[in-house]
Amino acid sequence: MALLEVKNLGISFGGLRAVDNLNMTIEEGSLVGLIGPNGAGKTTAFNLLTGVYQPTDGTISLNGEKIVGKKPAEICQSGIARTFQNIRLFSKMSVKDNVKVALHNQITYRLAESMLHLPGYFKREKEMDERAGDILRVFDLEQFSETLASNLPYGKQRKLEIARALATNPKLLLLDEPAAGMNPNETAELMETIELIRKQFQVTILLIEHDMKLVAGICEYLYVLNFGTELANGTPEEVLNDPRVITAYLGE
Ligand SMILES: Nc1ncnc2c1ncn2[C@@H]1O[C@H](COP(=O)(O)OP(=O)(O)OP(=O)(O)O)[C@@H](O)[C@H]1O
Repeated sequence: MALLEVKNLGISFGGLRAVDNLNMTIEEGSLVGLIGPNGAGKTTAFNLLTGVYQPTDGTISLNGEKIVGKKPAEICQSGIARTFQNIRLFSKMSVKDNVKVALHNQITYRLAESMLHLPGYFKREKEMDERAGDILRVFDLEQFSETLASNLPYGKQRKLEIARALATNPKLLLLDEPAAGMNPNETAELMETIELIRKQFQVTILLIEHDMKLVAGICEYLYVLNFGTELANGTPEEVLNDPRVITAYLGE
């Protein structure tokens, strides 16, 4: 069984068919790209997968469980985490606290325990501190633990966003244009980070990206959207040499 199965997925905004008849099968452990010209419906597809929008038609299954109709927080609990095209960090919180907020979502405190600061509370806080440290170490951000998120350089803020998404312990990680606004060095570093986290966290990754060097460099399989519909899918080599795909991009 595939980790994610999307069938005939569609959504209309008034008269606009932003996503139409999208089908995707994502195997566990894979690293897949979702590409296409501006306005093709990629971010809308992510919003459908994460419950931000409810589809007009179609089904989405995660590990065989239907997730259409669930709220974003429930879908996150089911195992899908995401990052956004525009960075959304808690800018006035430290790097470590940004990760701990996500970890808190995973742990249910007993109310009395946390309000009265009983021993169990401190034990769990300590565990979370350690876990946040572990995650930051993987991203080479540990030395910035106490830095305010807004004071991090741009490339590191992007990394922190991914770190925070991973702290929710997802099965599927959705990255919306992770290399946007990065310089070539930062992009190269990001590619290494993505490959590393896939191994270390055993997470399946679906990413939206316009940087074809990144897409061709790390994705194993690609889906191409154009005007909301699927234009092509296949290996990067197949897809990026497909005349229909080249024409769609040239038409931008
Ligand atoms: N909430 C909404 N209401 C109305 N139209 C919307 C809404 N969200 C997206 N759209 C429209 O749906 C289409 C697809 O947009 P979407 O942002 O998904 O494209 P995209 O492929 O992510 O583009 P880009 O690469 O530029 O980020 C666009 O025409 C957009 O204007």
